Amino acid sequence: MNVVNKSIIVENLTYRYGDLLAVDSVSFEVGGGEILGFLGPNGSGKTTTQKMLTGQLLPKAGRALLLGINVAEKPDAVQARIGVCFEQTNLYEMMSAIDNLNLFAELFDVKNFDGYALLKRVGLAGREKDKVSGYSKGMKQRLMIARSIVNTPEILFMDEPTSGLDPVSAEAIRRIILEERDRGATVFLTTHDMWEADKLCDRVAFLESGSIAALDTPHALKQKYGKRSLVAEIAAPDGKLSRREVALDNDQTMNDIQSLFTDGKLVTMHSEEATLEDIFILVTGRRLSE
Ligand SMILES: Nc1ncnc2c1ncn2[C@@H]1O[C@H](COP(=O)(O)OP(=O)(O)OP(=O)(O)O)[C@@H](O)[C@H]1O
Repeated sequence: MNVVNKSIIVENLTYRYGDLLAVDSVSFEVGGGEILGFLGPNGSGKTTTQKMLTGQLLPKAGRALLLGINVAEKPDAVQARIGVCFEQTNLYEMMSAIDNLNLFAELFDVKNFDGYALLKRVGLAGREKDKVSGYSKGMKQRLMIARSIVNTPEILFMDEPTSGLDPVSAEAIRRIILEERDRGATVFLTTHDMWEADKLCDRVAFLESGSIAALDTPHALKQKYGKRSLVAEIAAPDGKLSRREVALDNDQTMNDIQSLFTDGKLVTMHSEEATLEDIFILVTGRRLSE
C-alpha cells in the first residue's frame, strides 16, 4: 500500500463517554479500493469509531485522515466525498423513494442525477414513486444503500448493511458493495456475520474492548491462527460409522492418513479449515455474538 493510495489513515484514535474508554488509541490504514471489515461484539467500539471517521463525533485524542483530509478539522469537505449507510439513518418516510434520492442529489449538488437508474440497480424498479413508509425492511435497506451512493462516494461506510434481511435482499446488497469496490470505492464495513466478512472483505480487523486485536486478510488470519484438518468417516466391519479428525500440520499426519484406509472402510473424507469465527474466539477469547 503506498502513501497516495491510502484512503483512510487512523492514528491513535480515542473516544471516551465520561469515564468509559470506548475506543482506545486505535491505529490502522485502509487502501484505495479495499474492503475493510470491522468486526467485534456488541459494545466493542465499532459504531463509535465509525462516527469519528465520518465526522459525527470529535475524537478525544488521535486523528483520522480520509482522502488526506483531517475529518475533525474539515468534516464538510470529507462528508461531500463519502457515503454513509448506518442502520439508524432516517429516510423521509412520507416521501417517495425517488424524491428521497433526488433530495439527496440536490444536497450533494450532483449533476445529471438519474435516480431511476440507481433505484433499478438496487432492485427497486417499479416502486420508485411509492411512499417509503410502505416499504419493507429489505426495501428500506436497499434504498439506504442507494442513498449512500448518490454522490458516487470515494469511501463508503456501512454499518451492518445486511443485518436482519432476507437472503435475496442480503445478496443484492453484497453485490452492490462489490460493484462499488470494483468502481474504485473504498469500503469500511461493520458486520457480525463472519461468513459475509470472509466472503466480501479484503482484510478484517477484530475489535475487542475498543482495541484492535488482529488485522489481516481472512486467508492470512486462518494461516496464522487456524488449524487445518481432515475429517473422515470410517465404517467398521459391522457397519458402525466412526468419525476421525486428522491434523494436517504435525509429524503424525502421514501415519494418521494411512490408518484411515487400513482401520476400516473409508466412507467420506473432507478437509476443514478454521472459520473467522473460530479465529475471533481464539484471538479475543470472546464470541462475536456475546
Ligand atoms: N452515547 C453513549 N453514551 C455513553 N456510552 C456509550 C454511548 N454510546 C456508546 N457507549 C458505550 O461505548 C462502548 C462502545 O459502544 P459502540 O456503540 O461504539 O459499540 P459497537 O461495537 O458499535 O456495539 P454494537 O455492535 O452493539 O453496535 C459501549 O460500552 C457502549 O455502552
